[in-house]
Amino acid sequence: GSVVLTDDVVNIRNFEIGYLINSPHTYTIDEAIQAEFTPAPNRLSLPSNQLDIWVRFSVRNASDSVIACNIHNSISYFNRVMDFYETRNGVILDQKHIDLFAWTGDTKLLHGTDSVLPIHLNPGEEKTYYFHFVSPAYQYFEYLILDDQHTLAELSTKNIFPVLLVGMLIALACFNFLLFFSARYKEYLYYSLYLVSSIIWFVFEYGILSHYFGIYGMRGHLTSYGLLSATIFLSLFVKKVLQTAKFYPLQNLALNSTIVLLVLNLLWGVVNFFNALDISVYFFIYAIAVYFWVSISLMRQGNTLVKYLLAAQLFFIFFALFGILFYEGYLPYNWWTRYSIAIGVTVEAFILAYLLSHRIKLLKVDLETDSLTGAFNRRTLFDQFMQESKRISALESLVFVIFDIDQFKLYNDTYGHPKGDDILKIIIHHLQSQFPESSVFRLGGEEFALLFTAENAAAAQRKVSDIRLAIEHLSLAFPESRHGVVTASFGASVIESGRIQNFNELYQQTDARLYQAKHNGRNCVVM
Ligand SMILES: Nc1nc2c(ncn2[C@@H]2O[C@H](COP(=O)(O)OP(=O)(O)OP(=O)(O)O)[C@@H](O)[C@H]2O)c(=O)[nH]1
Repeated sequence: GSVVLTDDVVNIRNFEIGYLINSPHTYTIDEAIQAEFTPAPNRLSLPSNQLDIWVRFSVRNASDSVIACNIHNSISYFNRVMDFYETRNGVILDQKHIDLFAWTGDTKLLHGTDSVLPIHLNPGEEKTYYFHFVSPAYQYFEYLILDDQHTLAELSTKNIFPVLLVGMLIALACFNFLLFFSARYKEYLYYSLYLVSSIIWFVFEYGILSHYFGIYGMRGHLTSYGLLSATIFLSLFVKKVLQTAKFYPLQNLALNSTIVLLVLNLLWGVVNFFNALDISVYFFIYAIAVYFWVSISLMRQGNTLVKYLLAAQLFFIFFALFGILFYEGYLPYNWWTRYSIAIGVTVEAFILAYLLSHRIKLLKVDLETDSLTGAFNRRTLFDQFMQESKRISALESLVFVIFDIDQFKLYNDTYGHPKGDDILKIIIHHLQSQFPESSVFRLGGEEFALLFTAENAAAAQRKVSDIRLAIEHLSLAFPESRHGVVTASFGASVIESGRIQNFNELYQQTDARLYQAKHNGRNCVVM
């Protein structure tokens, strides 16, 4: 069948074509005119070993006036060479040739991503068009038949979706580069370079470079390196963010192996670019397998960050699978299949961005707590004191306590520093679990503070005594000390509601009471 034009408004987007694989036999145009073509829709993807093909379709003017319109090949920018033949009854009327790599021939037919071939049909006339094209990497194409007005609209609204994705990724890359610039955490740098690499691949793959910058041929295809470097930077990012070099030597080794293989693949690209691109698929699959294994093994070890990495990978694989099957010709050409890898990369990028922002939260916890005991650190004391003193009701008092482990120097000297560390951990964990309503702060060394509310001074007194006893009743053996077990001395102050004190004065007063408690013989409370 042929495409039938009945009107001078032409906007034909779905029709049947025929295609012919130009390998192993290379058809001349005369042979192609005689050959059998396989029917197919006007949008088609073919397996990646079918790079040299002929496409044919006929157009008939069924109206009674002359029709002028244009045949678009929308994915022209991706090709190496293209030939067009206009024929009528097996006779060649016109022919054009474009070599995109050498940049010779009728290059003026290229308008951004599309090649636009103007055609004229007299009333009742039928012409058959033959298109021969060779792609260096994948074979997918789309033909449209449009009048001038629709051609203009098609060319001016093209590529909006990939431009939108690229815009988002550029913003994300800039933001993360700024984070690196100010915080000097390398993971932000790797993440932004991973984004930049993905962007470099995007811009030619989805026609942006050709459409906006007139870039075709080898210069454009070189952007495929972006896919390789994106994976290298992703491995570096994963290494850094999970700190594998420090904590997980085996996983670190596996991630290093992906980097080495991809760098070798990149170098092979200098020798044989398109072959390097072909084999890179295997390295991507290997890298993805490594990310999976690293994610799952770290998750088993209780790493909380890694689930985001796993989610990012799962989303990426889901979308990339569509893309790969499309590029290999197993899935039809449609919006989803064409853009699925781009969507996959973007979704992955956003999940990784979430991972980074979630980690900021974890870093904040790190910043506020003492790593040995898990108590809040001194930095947070003033803020929490101000917060609590604003929060307490008229019926409550705020209690501020400083306590210090007794004769701790002797304990360290007798049992060693590591055993001393254990004592600090045991005491603080015990207090945190027995008195969850009070906040524990490590002021430094073996000196700690407590902040809690109490109904009145008497209740406060009872509670501080309970805490002192709780430590004593842990019965941590210390026969060299006065009480035979580890004990602590306490200085405490009660702030009645509405009588907010200067914090420094409060601190000094409480510290003096602690000193008094030490003086009174230790293992006691001075309020
Ligand atoms: N194991 C361990 N020891 C620490 C830590 N920080 C400080 N110390 C030790 O705590 C001891 C504090 O000693 P001092 O300030 O002389 O007081 P003390 O021996 O506890 O005597 P009193 O406070 O008078 O009961 C020193 O020996 C420090 O080395 C720590 O993080 N771990």
